[in-house]
Amino acid sequence: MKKQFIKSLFEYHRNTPPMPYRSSICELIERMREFLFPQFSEHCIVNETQIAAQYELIYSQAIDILSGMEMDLPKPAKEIADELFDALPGIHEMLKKDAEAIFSGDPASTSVDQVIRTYPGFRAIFSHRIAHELYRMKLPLLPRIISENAHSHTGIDIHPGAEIGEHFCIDHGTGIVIGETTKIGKNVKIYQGVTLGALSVDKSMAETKRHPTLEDHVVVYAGATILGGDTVIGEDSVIGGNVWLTNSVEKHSIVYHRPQIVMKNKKELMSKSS
Ligand SMILES: CC(=O)OC[C@H](N)C(=O)O
Repeated sequence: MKKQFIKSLFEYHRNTPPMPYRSSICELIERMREFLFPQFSEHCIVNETQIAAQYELIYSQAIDILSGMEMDLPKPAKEIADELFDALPGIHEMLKKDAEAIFSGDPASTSVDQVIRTYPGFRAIFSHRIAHELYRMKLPLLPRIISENAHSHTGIDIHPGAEIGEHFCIDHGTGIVIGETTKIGKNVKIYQGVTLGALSVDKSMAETKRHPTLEDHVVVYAGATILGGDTVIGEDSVIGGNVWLTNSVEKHSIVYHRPQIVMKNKKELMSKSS
């Protein structure tokens, strides 16, 4: 029995490529975070030469990792690293705006610095903006490793394919799911437990837009579920907590869910039922 298991497991190992640099990928993302946001770093940088040295270090680490995954890459590792690093200034600007959006969107936050250092929403959007760049270059594995690593730390599941505009605010965040073909405009705010999902999960839908579009200035409150690739939430709309929505709404709409029944005189009701 044991011998047979070892034999079949060996066959499985032999036919399955390992995942090189799995832990180094997560380390690289941490390094990028420290590099772009000193709020995460344990070390103080005192001059530009040190920044330049860090850049080179992270860049060569990225090339090492990408080269180790060569069989899965759509183009040479160096080209991918160059494209990613060329995009870094833009990503950095976007992320500073995201941190600003979280700060101005949450009365409980005390500073942008606090948001960057502590908010899970910021951590999730940080990983997403890097992962999305790699997704656009059609890397099959790396973006997903990055996004699932952020998911495991934050409880926020953003597929690397989702297109998210600037000034994106996630407050709390636990349980958020944002599907692959979601499109989110600028200045959008979403709370914990929101699902931007697909109406049909048939495998044949893989190349189709399956997830909704949220236009600029939309707010989606906790627990709302918005489904479907043709579902468009018009700009400046508010989707209330626990709403279940599978159709589009016009701009400036408010959609709310009000199933609660309030029964007064609890004592009287309980005495009747006993
Ligand atoms: C978020 C969501 O609806 O996911 C369902 C499925 N993974 C898909 O991408 O269609």
